[in-house]
Amino acid sequence: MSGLPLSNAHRTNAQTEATSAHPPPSSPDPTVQQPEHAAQGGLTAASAASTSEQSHSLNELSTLKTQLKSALRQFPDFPSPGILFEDILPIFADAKLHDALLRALELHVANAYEKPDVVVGLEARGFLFGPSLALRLGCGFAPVRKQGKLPGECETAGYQKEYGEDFFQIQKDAVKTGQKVLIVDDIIATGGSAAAAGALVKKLGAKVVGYSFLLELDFLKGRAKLDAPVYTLLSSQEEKREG
Ligand SMILES: O=P(O)(O)OC[C@H]1O[C@H](OP(=O)(O)OP(=O)(O)O)[C@H](O)[C@@H]1O
Ligand SMILES: Nc1ncnc2[nH]cnc12
Repeated sequence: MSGLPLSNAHRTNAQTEATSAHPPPSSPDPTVQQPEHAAQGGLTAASAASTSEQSHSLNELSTLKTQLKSALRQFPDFPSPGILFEDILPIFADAKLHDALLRALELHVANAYEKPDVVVGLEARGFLFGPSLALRLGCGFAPVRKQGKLPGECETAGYQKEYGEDFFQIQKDAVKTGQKVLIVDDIIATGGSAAAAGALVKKLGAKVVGYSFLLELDFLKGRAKLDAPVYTLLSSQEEKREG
């Protein structure tokens, strides 16, 4: 499935301010670039077509988000007591949902960020869709892995996450000085993992143009640790109840 309006995509001067992904339901989603207002000086045929294309993208994005949200499963007290674990794997068990995830991320990236040169995905769940997203965006992919998994010279950063602490590594030649990098992962909780990945990318002289996540546990305020625009497809964590 495709049809992304790539001609509108990947402006070089996209928004650079951190975005709030959680508007009241009636507000436009501030994480998505809104179409310019038609009343401002009138529309040319080309810009009218582009505005209509963008509105279509926004509607499509909203439908995709609803489908994805309903697929998530929760496991209380995993991997440790007090943690409500969000299981994203059912999305990948269903080809339509898997495609919906990639499409939703692709639509957002195309509308909101500078076109990245490299997508950096975080081990392990960031590997489930990072490479496919990179392919759709026409850019490279590089992994950030847990310590001891990558050969050759690496940069290392320690971090804390919602249920423990760890070390991340990136190979020194994974991204080049001046390259634009989009960091992707399944979930942002405390933001520790994503912030460590951002620090590694910056150590290599590259620029983080944004962070994209499938789900944000917004009560943990992880995005406050990140200093580039943040986009999450889904947010919050209310426990799903049976019946
Ligand atoms: O925002 P934070 O508090 O840092 O938590 C988010 C991170 O925690 C999970 O990874 P985990 O280390 O459990 O690894 P996995 O993907 O290998 O399961 C998740 O995939 C994120 O990477
Ligand atoms: N509550 C949670 N569920 C799944 N993955 C996580 N990573 C950090 N917190 C998590």
